[in-house]
Amino acid sequence: MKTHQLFIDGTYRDAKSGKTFDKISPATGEKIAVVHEALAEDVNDAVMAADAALKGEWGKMPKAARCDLLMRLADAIQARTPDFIEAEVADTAHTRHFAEKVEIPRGAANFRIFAEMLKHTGGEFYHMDTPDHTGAVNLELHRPKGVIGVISPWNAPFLLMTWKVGPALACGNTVVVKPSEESPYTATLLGEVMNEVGIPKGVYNVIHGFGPGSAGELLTQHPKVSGITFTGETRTGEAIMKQAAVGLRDVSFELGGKNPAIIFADADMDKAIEVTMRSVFANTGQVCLGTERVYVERPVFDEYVSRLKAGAEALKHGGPETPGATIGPLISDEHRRKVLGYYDKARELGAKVVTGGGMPQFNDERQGGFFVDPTIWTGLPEDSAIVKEEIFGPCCHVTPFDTEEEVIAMANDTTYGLSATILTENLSRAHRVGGQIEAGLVWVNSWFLRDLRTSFGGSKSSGIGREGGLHSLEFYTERSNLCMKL
Ligand SMILES: NC(=O)c1ccc[n+]([C@@H]2O[C@H](COP(=O)([O-])OP(=O)(O)OC[C@H]3O[C@@H](n4cnc5c(N)ncnc54)[C@H](O)[C@@H]3O)[C@@H](O)[C@H]2O)c1
Ligand SMILES: N/C(=C\C=C\C=O)C(=O)O
Repeated sequence: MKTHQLFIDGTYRDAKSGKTFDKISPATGEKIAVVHEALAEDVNDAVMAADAALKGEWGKMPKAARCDLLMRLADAIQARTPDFIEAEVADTAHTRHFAEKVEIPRGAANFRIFAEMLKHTGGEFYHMDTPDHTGAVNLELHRPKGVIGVISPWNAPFLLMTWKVGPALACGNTVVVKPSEESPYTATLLGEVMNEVGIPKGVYNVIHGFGPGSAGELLTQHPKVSGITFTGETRTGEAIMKQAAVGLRDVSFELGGKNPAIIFADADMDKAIEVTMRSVFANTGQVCLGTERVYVERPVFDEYVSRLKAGAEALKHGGPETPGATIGPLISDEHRRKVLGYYDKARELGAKVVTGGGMPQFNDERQGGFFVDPTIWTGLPEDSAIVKEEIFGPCCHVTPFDTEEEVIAMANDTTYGLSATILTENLSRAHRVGGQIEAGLVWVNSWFLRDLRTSFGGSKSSGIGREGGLHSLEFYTERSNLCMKL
C-alpha cells in the first residue's frame, strides 16, 4: 500500500499529528494509498522551513542562477515523465495519454516559461523633470513576496499546482503546497526532483490534509504566510478569503466557471463538434474551462444536437487500464453523487434528456469506479439551476438562439466569467462577439489552446487577479519605486 508522507525542509516524514486518511482509486473504488494529514505543528514546521529558506541560500541566490536551476528542474521533470504519469493516473484515473500529452508536459513548461521570462525581462524606468530642472529617475523594483501558500485542486493536480509553484519560485519566493486530498501523489513526488536538481531545502514543502479544520485552513491563517494562491471552487475561495483576512494576506484566486460555447450557423460544423466534444467531455467534464452551456443558432440547432449526441454515445467508459477508454470516472463517489444530483434535478425540471442522465453498469472492476453517463439536455429555461450552477461533470445544456444580441446577453447572464468558446467562420463576427463576452479567456474556433505568456484568470465569481506571463509578477512580487534625484 502506497504511503504519502509530508515533504518538509527537503525531507519526507510522517505527520506529527499522527493522523492519516485513505486515497481511493476513482477507477475501481479500492483503497490505493494512505496519506499523512498535517495539522498545526506540521503546518508550522513547513512554513518556518520556507521562511528560513528565504533568508538562506535561496534568498541570496542571484536571479539568473535561480532561473537556471528552475530550467534544470523542468528538464528533470521531463526526464521522469513516466513516474509522474503513473502518479497522476493513480490519483485521478486519467488516461495515460492525457497525462503524457497534457498534464506532465505542462508541469515542466510551468517552470520553464517563468524561469525564461524572469531571466530575460527588464523592468520599468521613468525619467521625470523636477522644479530645479536637474531631473530624477524612477526604477520599479520587484522583490519576492515571501512564503506563498499554494492550495490546489484534484482535476488536473500536477498542471495546476505547478502553474502556481513555477512563478512563485521564479520570483524568488518559497512555497508550502497543500494539494487536494484527492490527489497527493504528484506534489509529493516533485519533492524528490527538487532534491535531485539541488533546489535548497525549505524552498518547496508539501503538506497533506483537508480544508476546514485541517492543513488547508491552517495554512491560510499562518502569520508567516504572505500570500495564498488558490485554485478551486468559488465557495472555497470565499471561505479562504475570510480565513486569510486576519493579517491582510494577499490572495490570487482561480475559481469555478459555467462556460458557454456559442455556435453560429456559419460555423464549420465538423470543427464545432470536435471542439465541443473536448470542451464538454474532456477529463469527464472536470475542467474549470470546460463547456456546460452550448448556444446554437437556430438553423443548425437540430444538426448540432444530433451530432453531439452521436459523439457522446460513442465514448467508451474506462480507467487507465481499460483499452480504448475515451471517458474516465469522476474523481470520487462524493463528486459522483453531486453530479447525479444534477442529473436528477434536470429530469425534475422537465429537461429533454437527449442522451445519458444516469450511470453505466459494468460486469467488471469498473463497477466499483465512479462512472457517470455523458449527458446532453435541451429545453430548460435560462434561469434553471442546470444552466446557472457549475456541475463539473460530463454534461451540457443546449439552447437555440436567433440573434447576436440575444446570445451575448445569455452568455453573459451568469455569476461566473472564466472562459468561452465561439465557433464562426466570420472574422468580424468573431472579433465583435468575442470582445463582448465577460470572461477571462475567449477562444475562437478552438478550446484550451494555452499561451503561458498571456493573462489567465476569471472575472466575477470565477476569480481574483490574473496569473500567466508577466502578469504573475503582480501577485508573486512586492514592488518598490526607487526615485533618485539627479
Ligand atoms: N479557475 C481555474 O483555473 C480552475 C482550475 C481548476 C479547477 N477549478 C475549480 O476547482 C473546483 C474543483 O476542484 P476541488 O473540488 O478540489 O475544489 P475545492 O474548492 O473543493 O478544493 C480545492 C482545494 O482547496 C482545499 N480547501 C477546501 N476548503 C478549504 C478551506 N476552507 N481552506 C483552505 N483550503 C481549503 C481543498 O483541500 C483542495 O486542496 C471546481 O469548481 C473548478 O471549477 C478552477
Ligand atoms: N490553469 C490552467 C488550466 C485550468 C484548468 C481547469 O480545470 C492553465 O492551463 O494554466
